[in-house]
Amino acid sequence: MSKRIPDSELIISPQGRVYHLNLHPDMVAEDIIVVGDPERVPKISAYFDKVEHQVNSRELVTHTGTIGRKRLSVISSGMGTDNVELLMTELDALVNIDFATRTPKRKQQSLRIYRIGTSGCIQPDIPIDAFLVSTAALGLDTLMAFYKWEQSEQAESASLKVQRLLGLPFKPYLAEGSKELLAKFSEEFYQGVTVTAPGFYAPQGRALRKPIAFPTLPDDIAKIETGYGRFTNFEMETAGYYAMAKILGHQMISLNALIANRPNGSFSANHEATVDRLIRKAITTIV
Ligand SMILES: O=P(O)(O)O[C@H]1O[C@H](CO)[C@@H](O)[C@H]1O
Ligand SMILES: O=c1cc[nH]c(=O)[nH]1
Repeated sequence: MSKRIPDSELIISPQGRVYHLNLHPDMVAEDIIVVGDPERVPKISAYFDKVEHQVNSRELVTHTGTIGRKRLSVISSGMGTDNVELLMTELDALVNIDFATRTPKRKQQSLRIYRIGTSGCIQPDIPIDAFLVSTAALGLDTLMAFYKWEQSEQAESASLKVQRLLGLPFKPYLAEGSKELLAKFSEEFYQGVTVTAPGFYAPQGRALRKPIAFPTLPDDIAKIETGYGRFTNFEMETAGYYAMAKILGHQMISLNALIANRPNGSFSANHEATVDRLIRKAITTIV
């Protein structure tokens, strides 16, 4: 018998809901769309035939419902991999821990999780408003240093190469998306390795008023070859999702609407329309 997880480590409300998501195990589907922006959640559930549950908890907004016979949840994380860590851990707890005994279930469930998010492209030849599916992601944040997690030899050598060529004072991490889910998103999507940054400005090489440590970061990283394919875009969650999904045994894929092109200095004329197109494309593929 596994040890009971203490009340302080897995926090469950008297109503049987997990702490941050404020969800009960019955409230999540096996197919889950994750987004950064809480206001994107109702825009996605507007395409559902029926919405069963709507829960707001800080930036974590969840709508669960159905399209035809397919049950789907859409959940917002807010920005950054720190939010991704608690979202993925609590989602996993909802399906893989028995809340009554506070012990892991004998049979583990694997969720299918799809990120729909915006992103800035670092390759000049990829057009603005294009879609890109992340084959893998490089994390410039420290999240994975807190897990006992071994990268593959290839990922380790790619991380070390990026660290050396950019002169970073820390080693990034690299994790791949689900090959099974990637195969579903081949049409209409560019493919590339996504760079996940712990911020929108300096960590993505943007300088407004003050000098930054890596001002040529987008160009420098766009030129690095690691054997995983070229680095194509910056955003703030994918590497955390991919690494957490790998550790917890879930399938994960990240779909990006490329609303900025950094080398060209351009920004989408209608980013909301691009995101809506990506939502419709993703839903059609998932359902
Ligand atoms: O459009 P979302 O999903 O929020 O994703 C991207 O946009 C935010 C930054 O503007 C970050 O969260 C980044 O990952
Ligand atoms: O450039 C961009 C655009 C969207 N999201 C990001 O994190 N970076």
